[in-house]
Amino acid sequence: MKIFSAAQLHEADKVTAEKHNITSLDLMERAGGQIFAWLHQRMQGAQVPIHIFCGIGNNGGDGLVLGRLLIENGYNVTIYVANFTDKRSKCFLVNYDKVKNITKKWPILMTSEADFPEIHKDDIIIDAIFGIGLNRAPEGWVKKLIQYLNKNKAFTLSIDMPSGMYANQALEDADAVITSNHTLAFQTPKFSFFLPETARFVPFFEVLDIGLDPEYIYTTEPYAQVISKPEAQQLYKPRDRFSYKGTHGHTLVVAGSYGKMGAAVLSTKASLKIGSGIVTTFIPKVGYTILQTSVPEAMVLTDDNENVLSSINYNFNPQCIAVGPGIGTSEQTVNAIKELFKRSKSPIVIDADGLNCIAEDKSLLKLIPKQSILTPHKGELERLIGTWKNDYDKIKKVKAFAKKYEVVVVIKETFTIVVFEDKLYINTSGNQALATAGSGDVLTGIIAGLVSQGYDSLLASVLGVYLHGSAGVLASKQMGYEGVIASDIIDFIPDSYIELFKQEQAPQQEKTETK
Ligand SMILES: NC(=O)C1=CN([C@@H]2O[C@H](COP(=O)(O)OP(=O)(O)OC[C@H]3O[C@@H](n4cnc5c(N)ncnc54)[C@H](O)[C@@H]3O)[C@@H](O)[C@H]2O)[C@@H](O)CC1
Ligand SMILES: [K+]
Repeated sequence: MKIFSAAQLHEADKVTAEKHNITSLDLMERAGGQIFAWLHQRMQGAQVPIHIFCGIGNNGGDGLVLGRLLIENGYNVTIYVANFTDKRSKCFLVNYDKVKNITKKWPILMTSEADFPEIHKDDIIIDAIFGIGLNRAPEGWVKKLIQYLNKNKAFTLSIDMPSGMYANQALEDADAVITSNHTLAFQTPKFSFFLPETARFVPFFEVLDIGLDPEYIYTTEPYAQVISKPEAQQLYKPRDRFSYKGTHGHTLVVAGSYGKMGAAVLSTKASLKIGSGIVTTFIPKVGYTILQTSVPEAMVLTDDNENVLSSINYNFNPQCIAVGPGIGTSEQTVNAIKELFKRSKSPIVIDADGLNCIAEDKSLLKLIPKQSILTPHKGELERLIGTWKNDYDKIKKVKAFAKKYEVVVVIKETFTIVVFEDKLYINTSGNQALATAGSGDVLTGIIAGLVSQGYDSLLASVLGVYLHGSAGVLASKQMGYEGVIASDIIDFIPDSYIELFKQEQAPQQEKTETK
């Protein structure tokens, strides 16, 4: 699914109105109507008090439409307007009047803290204060209102986005954002929903299609893309019936050191399980028996050094090389990696200590083969690109880095983001089961195994991250979050492929007994 920026959404709004001969007011009616339908389906007329807090822009206008529809359908609603300025939007004003015409009274105007109403924790709060039009951090009594609503503990439904957050800009004041329980976003999720500093304000969201111009949506280059099952499906390349192991590529895994041979085992197994036709693993001598017994399917080459990598020699052309898991950062290993970078013609998936070796000796950076893939977690990324001011600064720096060295960067987070040139792909598979030792080693093996099978570096990264996440989810369904270890993620790689094409089962109709 495409993610658009606030500016693109405003543009889409304009294009839709022009091309489809509908007004912004119609669009607002549609948007408010969709929120109403969502609530009505769940509440079925229940008389739970609903408090709608509207701003004075079009987000507030959506809140007014919702309020009017709820009142017309007999719900127990109070509408408040946070009247922080007189510059109300046109569509807001029209709907403001409509509320008056129906209820015969104006919504309650709030102009200071003294106007904050009492809210019971079992009530419902609708947050329609700010949407994509936020242009500065909320302050004064409006900030206090946001904090008051957050303290309240009542279920909070945000319209379009939690108020106080920007759609695609860094957060200015984390104490001035609605922590929503559920967000109903129009047409597209917002990029901030997926970033570490802001995702906590949006624990659950759904996207409502308000019918913005399909051509605009289809042809416009998005701000970012969300990868879930339908997108991942399209990336899959079917296997040829007449293929043989050579067709599926030869992966070289360069990994392990004394005490960390498990990392080499995990990456090796993962690249085999994801479908690499042949895997050779290059390790320090100490790991020979471990590798040969743990993964009989792999071939093993050993370094002259007993405990760490010192010189990586092989006499074949792998389609992809995975480097880093468990290798340490000793001087001889850094040098060995440098020579490997110089020699390799294939893309390299660089993870863990492979990245730390680069941080040790920055001259390695310009030797990284083009189209290589770097898979840092937060600490590793910081050692590579330095610190960042906020999530958006981080993305900007990673884009610059990816462009400069012509590589793909996989920023490992709750929502892992794959960065290539100016493109951003946000992964949505996965859960907390993946936060376990060796999980990254498995991902490295998966991505390398996909490159070996002919996926280009970007597709291998995007699909690999998706399948890795999906395998973790499937494992956790049987083992719980805590019970999943990295080997289990590997065991569920086959299921992650099968799951990719599994049709969702329609809920079974209850059978009525017939005599
Ligand atoms: N495609 C679209 O763009 C659609 C947009 N709709 C709604 O319209 C919203 C965007 O509406 P607007 O652009 O009017 O913007 P908002 O309703 O988000 O509010 C912006 C208003 O608040 C003011 N403001 C911004 N930051 C402030 C701050 N910190 N303190 C005080 N005042 C501040 C602005 O000057 C402006 O008047 C969307 O989020 C969505 O809810 C829907 O009605 C349907 C269609
Ligand atoms: K909102």
